[in-house]
Amino acid sequence: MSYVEFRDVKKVYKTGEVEINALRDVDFEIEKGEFCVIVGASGAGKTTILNILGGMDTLTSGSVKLDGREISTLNKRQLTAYRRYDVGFVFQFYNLVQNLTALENVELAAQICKEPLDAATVLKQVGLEDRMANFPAQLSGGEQQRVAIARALAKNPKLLLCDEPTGALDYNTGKAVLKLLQDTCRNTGTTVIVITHNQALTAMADRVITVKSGTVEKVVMNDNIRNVEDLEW
Ligand SMILES: Nc1ncnc2c1ncn2[C@@H]1O[C@H](COP(=O)(O)OP(=O)(O)OP(=O)(O)O)[C@@H](O)[C@H]1O
Repeated sequence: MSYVEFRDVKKVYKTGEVEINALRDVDFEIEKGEFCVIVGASGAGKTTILNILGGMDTLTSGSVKLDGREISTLNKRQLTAYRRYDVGFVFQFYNLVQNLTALENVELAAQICKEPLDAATVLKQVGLEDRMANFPAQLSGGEQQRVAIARALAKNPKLLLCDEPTGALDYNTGKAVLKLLQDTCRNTGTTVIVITHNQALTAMADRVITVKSGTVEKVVMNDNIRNVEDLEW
């Protein structure tokens, strides 16, 4: 049994008479501790996969498991607990609380968890020990994304789900954030899933899942994993 399992997953969005098959028979697995990149063109279904795995959307049919637990049959209350305890999220636009400091943003997330990590320690890990007392508006985009990553990691989640985490950052800052995610995966054993349209990022992943038109086109295990610093795009 794998850590993450998608089996025959279908997702149909209905808007009035129109049906959109966002996912059609999606099958893949991800092992614990892996750095996984899900790549594909716009509209391929990446966000839909991430939203289902993150308990933010439901599936039409099929099975999704995390650490042996079936997600698709959870009710609303169970899904809230799942999102709260099991999954850490990193989005393109950080989503920090503007009137709380970096430290308070991380503490806030830690407060709703069962076994949180110490907020200051995690902020130190992401290189922000000197900026803990700053408000988001006083931080650069890259620093704000580091706070968002610290906030997700402080929950001590089973999975770190990242939706285009460098989408709003310049080239070098984006690279630094990706390095942080790669280092976090290696050093703490956290399972990290990054969705992106940037094909170049596949070289840094243990596992690459290519999605096309709502299906998995291919899954490739990388035997020549590159450091982010060595990638160019
Ligand atoms: N809430 C929704 N209602 C209707 N259709 C939706 C909804 N969410 C997504 N879709 C459709 O499902 C398909 C897959 O969308 P999804 O957002 O998963 O793609 P994506 O690969 O993440 O694209 P992008 O890289 O542009 O974010 C698209 O055709 C999209 O229009």
